[in-house]
Amino acid sequence: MTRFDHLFQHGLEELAEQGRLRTPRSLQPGVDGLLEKEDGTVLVDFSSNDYLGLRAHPLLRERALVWAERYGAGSGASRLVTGTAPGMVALEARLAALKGMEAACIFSSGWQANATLVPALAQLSLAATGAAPTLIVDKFIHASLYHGCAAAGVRPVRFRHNDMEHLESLLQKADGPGLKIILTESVFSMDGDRADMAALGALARRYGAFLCVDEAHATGILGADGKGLADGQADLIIGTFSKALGGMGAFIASSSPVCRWLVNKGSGYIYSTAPSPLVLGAVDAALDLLPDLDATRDRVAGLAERFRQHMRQAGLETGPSSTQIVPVVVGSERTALTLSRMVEDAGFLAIAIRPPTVPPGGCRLRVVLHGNHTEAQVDQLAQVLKDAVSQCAAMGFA
Ligand SMILES: Cc1ncc(COP(=O)(O)O)c(C=O)c1O
Repeated sequence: MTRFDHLFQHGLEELAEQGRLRTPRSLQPGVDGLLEKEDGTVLVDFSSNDYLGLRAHPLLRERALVWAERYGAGSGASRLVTGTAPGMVALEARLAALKGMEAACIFSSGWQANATLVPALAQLSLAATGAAPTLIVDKFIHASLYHGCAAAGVRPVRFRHNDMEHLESLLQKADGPGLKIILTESVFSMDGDRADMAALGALARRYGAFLCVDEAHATGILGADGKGLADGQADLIIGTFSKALGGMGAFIASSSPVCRWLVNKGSGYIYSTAPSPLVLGAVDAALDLLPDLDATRDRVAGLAERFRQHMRQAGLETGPSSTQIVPVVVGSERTALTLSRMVEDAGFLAIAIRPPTVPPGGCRLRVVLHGNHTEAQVDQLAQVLKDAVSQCAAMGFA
């Protein structure tokens, strides 16, 4: 107990009143992507980002143990002290090759990579031009990139989501001496839609802007061999191990000078212990598997389209989704939470996503398709959801 608990209690009560209180709960991962609740009930996971079902793959588990045997369970220090094992250097070269870049640096999480990247780029702008950069960002970029902007002390200029005309008009107006930097994603995590990479690349080249693309939700699952969508267009790519690659951590791939700058100026690289060899071993195994997973990637795409069709036929809103992430947008917190609970009662985990993760009024069930789902499971979820929506409508929910 602290002397300040009443203040925290009050804040929590306010969140609960708004339907925005969040509480982690224990779920035991089982076979084929199933999850077991504490009461023993089993749920089909339609929420995690384990798109290829790799997190429990035997090869990843085995390689994790091999790397732990070889390098230890922890890294012992920051990369620049004693945290850079030979396997990690080789892994960085493999990641750079995956993204068609010269070099890569590994971070402990995607959040950390993004929060580190933006201040490091801002320092480069200051060093090179004497002025802060103009950060031009898609309105829907991940919270960690916004955090990076705040840590850099630069207020970003936002373009309307995926609106290339708006981006161009902002690039035209950006006439300060600092670097122009575009921050966006190739696949957006809450809508499952894609950016127009060719258009972004062309604009970045035309206006001399440095294009950074977060490929957290494309790496491993989209593009040839799972290399993502930013191929050849971006100056810098962020990829995560935490989604399709079944592990945790992240990397930034770019040219050698850019990566060397991050090694020297990236706060989350310099002042944080290097990621665990265990996890990096698993990632190394995932990279071995990626080229042979075309059939799984096609299956996931097919299942996602099947689910979207079900939703469209029922008149439900899936927005611009064209990937393995399919939002079912329902509006209010109350509706999203009720639907999620009803779906869970029928054996499916489809978590309600609420503000601030999505804009007010845009609450949704974020349905995520995986390689280990069956068509029957997708059809069942769709039916359960349609029935639940009808029941909510009958109860007069907005
Ligand atoms: C687009 C995007 N970037 C970065 C991250 C953060 O990655 P991590 O979970 O590895 O911290 C996420 C995670 O949800 C994300 O959706």
